[in-house]
Amino acid sequence: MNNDEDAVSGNSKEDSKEKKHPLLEGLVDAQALRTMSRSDLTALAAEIRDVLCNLLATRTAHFASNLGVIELCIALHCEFDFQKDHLIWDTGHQVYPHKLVTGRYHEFPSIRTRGGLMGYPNPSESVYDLFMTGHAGASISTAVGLRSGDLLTGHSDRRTVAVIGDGAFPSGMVFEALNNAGELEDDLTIILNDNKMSICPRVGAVATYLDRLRSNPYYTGLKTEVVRLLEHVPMFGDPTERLLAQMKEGVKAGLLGGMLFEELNIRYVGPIDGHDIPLLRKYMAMVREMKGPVLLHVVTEKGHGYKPAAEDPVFFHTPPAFRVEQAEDAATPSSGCPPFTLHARNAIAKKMAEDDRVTIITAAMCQGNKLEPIREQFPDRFFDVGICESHAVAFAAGQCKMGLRPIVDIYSTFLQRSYDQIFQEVTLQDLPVVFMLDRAGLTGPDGPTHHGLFDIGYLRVFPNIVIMAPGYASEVERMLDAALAYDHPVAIRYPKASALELDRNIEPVEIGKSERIREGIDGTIIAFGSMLDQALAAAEILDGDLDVGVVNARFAKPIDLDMVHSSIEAGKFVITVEEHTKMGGFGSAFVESAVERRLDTRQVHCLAIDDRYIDHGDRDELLAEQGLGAKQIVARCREAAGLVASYST
Ligand SMILES: Cc1ncc(C[n+]2csc(CCOP(=O)(O)OP(=O)(O)O)c2C)c(N)n1
Ligand SMILES: CC(=O)[C@@H](O)[C@H](O)COP(=O)(O)O
Ligand SMILES: [Mg+2]
Repeated sequence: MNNDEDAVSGNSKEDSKEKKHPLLEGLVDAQALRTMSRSDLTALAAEIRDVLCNLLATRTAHFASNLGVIELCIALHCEFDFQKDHLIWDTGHQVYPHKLVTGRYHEFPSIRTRGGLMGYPNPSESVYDLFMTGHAGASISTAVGLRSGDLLTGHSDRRTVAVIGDGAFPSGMVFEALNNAGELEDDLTIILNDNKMSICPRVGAVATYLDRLRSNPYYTGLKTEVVRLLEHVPMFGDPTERLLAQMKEGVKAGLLGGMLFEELNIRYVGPIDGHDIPLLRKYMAMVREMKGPVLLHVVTEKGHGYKPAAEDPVFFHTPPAFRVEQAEDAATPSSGCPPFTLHARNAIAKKMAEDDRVTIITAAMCQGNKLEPIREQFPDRFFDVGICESHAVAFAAGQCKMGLRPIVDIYSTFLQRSYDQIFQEVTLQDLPVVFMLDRAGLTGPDGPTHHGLFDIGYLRVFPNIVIMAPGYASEVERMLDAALAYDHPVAIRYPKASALELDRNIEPVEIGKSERIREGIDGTIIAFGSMLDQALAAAEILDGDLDVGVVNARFAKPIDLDMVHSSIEAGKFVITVEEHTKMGGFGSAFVESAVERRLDTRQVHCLAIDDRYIDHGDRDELLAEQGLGAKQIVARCREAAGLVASYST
């Protein structure tokens, strides 16, 4: 493939008269790939690249990872029949070519928009998608389970394939799965898609090991020799014999790597060029027939076929749409105010400069959390542990024991991977780990796997932890000050959104104390964190009609009991608002504490996210749909005040 911008077709007038993507347009499923000619498969790869580049003109989407797996995806669908066989793409962000060749070309322009295709595998879209995923590291476990299920239910003729990236590969779960697979010895194909990248350049000892495998002469200079050797090994002979022949020759020449896998009873084959369709097919046909678990190491280039993406795969992981290329970055919302993430990063940098006990830990989300300047400025206190959230939390606990003040900067949804470490290593020991919980709320186009809607609930149940949420920009730093001055675990949650700029006096944040922002005699809106802007906007809209007070709750745990008392005892309606699922959230904590103190909760209304998984879409759209936009809060206030008939639901 020509690694050049020219690889992406232009839009000439003559082209537009013809079908733009003739091969893709005709695909109802992936069956046709199995009989396509080599030249058609090459043309198909070019069509897929063109579709991906056109998509990027219109919206933010996962880009470089998808460009890098086009040939791999085509070869997989040529050599397996995934209407019958099982295919699991780890994480699932690189599934666009797979969607295109499995009959979703015509819907593809809707991807990542409300009601459109999901940006991840989705079983309700296609039989080719087995699990709805978005979190990294689970593919080999589910594949081992699928194979085991097939064997127990009489489907041993089915093949099972897991494709996993080198960034996801060091996850603890992967090694748990290999441990099990090596013992079970069931047939399983693991494709390791090694592009030397996570979102940022990958880190850790496994990455170094993969580097060693890639620099092996087997892959570099002498690869063709070995390929030639393989040509002489009959394709349909005994696979074990064939592998042994390959290994014998490899070992003789000192060429074979992968001993880590071999020692775990996983056959290792590769590394091979992941952009050469015929070569990929040849190896896939081989590993398909092998007995037991096999790992095929495939080397690809993230961003392949579009030069800017190949040169800067970090930016092109999820770049902003071309038409808004001037925007600061994908996480900067349209209001133009800087996002909470930026305020958090600046506050962290300040604390690290002031106090050399403060460390920062990320689980492969340096770019998303905007931590690059901190990585540069404090290399000794910056720890990217890879996609290993459980480890990140236990590691932080270890640092605490030695007198350090670690900050785990992590997306709310990914912290779910560390649940037991939060329990045992942090809260049970009552260690002062600070969790900066980014993306806590509706994250938008990533959808149900990425919305951070459960953290208050899953953290609140543990003794010792404090949970707070800033309602506006300047609170972020003050909350971090309070957290680091406190000798117990603390979580600070904030969404993927711009931070409201409020001109408030700079008083320190006191643990367990809320802040009244606006007085009002007809009722009170109590906003938790990010909902403060919607609450204030609602109060403004109601002005002249209803005089509504607004409280910035700040704490879900410990909740401000004086605030609970005073708001209820005012005898007017109280509406709690939060960007979190209703069950176990802030409103739930509010009502629990009111009931415990025998307060009358009949005029308390809790606005929160429904008890169901929320689809992908624009955040504002989703907030409105969930009754959390300013207009919907206004309607609930009118209804609570008896100005309009009550909602039927
Ligand atoms: C549990 C979990 N942690 C973090 C992430 C965020 N994340 C998504 S893709 C990615 C990088 C994955 O790298 P790799 O598997 O090598 O895929 P590539 O993008 O290189 O194709 C990360 C860190 C995630 N999806 N799930
Ligand atoms: C696949 C994945 O998990 C990440 O790429 C995620 O989509 C990043 O989300 P943000 O764009 O909010 O950083
Ligand atoms: Mg990778």
